[in-house]
Amino acid sequence: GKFGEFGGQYVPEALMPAIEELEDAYERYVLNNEDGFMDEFRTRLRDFGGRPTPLQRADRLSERYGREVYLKREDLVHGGAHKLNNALGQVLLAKYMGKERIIAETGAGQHGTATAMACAHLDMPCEIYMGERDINRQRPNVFRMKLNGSEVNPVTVGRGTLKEAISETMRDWATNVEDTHYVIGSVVGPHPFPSMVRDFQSVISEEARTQAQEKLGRLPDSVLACAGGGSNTMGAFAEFVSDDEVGLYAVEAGGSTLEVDEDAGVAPNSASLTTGSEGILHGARTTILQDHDGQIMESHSISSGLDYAGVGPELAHLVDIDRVTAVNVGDDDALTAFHRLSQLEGIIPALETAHAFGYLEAVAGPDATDETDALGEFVVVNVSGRGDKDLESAIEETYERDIDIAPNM
Ligand SMILES: C[C@@H](c1c[nH]c2ccccc12)[C@H](N)C(=O)O
Repeated sequence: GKFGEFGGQYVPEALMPAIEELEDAYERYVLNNEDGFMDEFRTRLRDFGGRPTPLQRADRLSERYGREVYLKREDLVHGGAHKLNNALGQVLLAKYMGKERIIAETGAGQHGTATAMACAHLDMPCEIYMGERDINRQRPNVFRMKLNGSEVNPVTVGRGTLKEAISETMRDWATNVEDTHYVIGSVVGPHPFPSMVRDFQSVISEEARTQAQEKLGRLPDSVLACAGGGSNTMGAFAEFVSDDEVGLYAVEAGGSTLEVDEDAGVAPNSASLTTGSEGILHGARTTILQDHDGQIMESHSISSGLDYAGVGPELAHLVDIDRVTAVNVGDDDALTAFHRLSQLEGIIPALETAHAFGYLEAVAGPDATDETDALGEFVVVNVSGRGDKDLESAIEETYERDIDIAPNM
């Protein structure tokens, strides 16, 4: 369960029985397809989730950037984001394990929503832990979770955000592991969570790799994906990691600035791969935004889905060995990219997703600021989610900042 010096199982003794039971189930059902688990997972991903998603040529972006730009449309997965790939896999696994109750954490509400949908689909009771502060700023997603029949447990400890929600959910899991499975929301946490979530999300790059060869007769020169916890990132990269000729770019949230004042306790970004340092978070050794006393700093991003002070240990490892290039895009450029994709391609991306398009513009756009144009002739961008959930906040932010917008807005 190690990725170089990253990963591992840094958990309290009380959690080890749950971890060991899950490790056994992961190996039997996910790695060895015992009882046809992976066959049922793929069938339900197709019939309920709507897979495979298209690898679509972005004609106007291809013209703008003078190269072949293709979009992997995870925004078309049921629920509007790649999140269902992982939630469906883990809830189905819980059924195969004989569990009767599902718990999960959420911050932005996307993972909570995907888990609630999967639980309704598979007839499993579900409780979502969500920070009080996040409940207040993500009301549509709270409504969706309840509509799908899930309970939402407010988390009031600490800052009442994602970090505390994860810790509270792990505490519940340690107490109720007999009948409960914890559906974690990204490639984070103690082994086997990062590997298992990556395996469920790897359907993204599995499809994209085949589709690239069908459409262009070759592998892409580069794959771009935004990176919060890293689940869509690892899903988009997994099947390309062994193809050395394919460049892999993880685009983090640069927030308002990359300058981190360690005494402030609050980082103005969520670029842990770029400005973080090695530490332990939520049971794994990875790179995190921490102050000089090792206290986890509060992160910031205009997009709540990228707003996390850590990152998956496998992604930290791939950056450490230079297999993945960690880059970042600030709030303003992400918001501009949100408008640009909407206007040029008729696709309103999630604010998280917009960060990947902000990087493409920075490197290949007319006023390219980033001179290292190593993206090559054939670029794939992972459209990790759609932007309906962000409309209100994105438009509000647009008017507050000096952002170029559509002529008719
Ligand atoms: C990205 C996703 C998420 C859910 N759980 C996470 C754990 C670690 C990092 C990210 C997440 C998001 N914040 C959400 O709440 O849905």
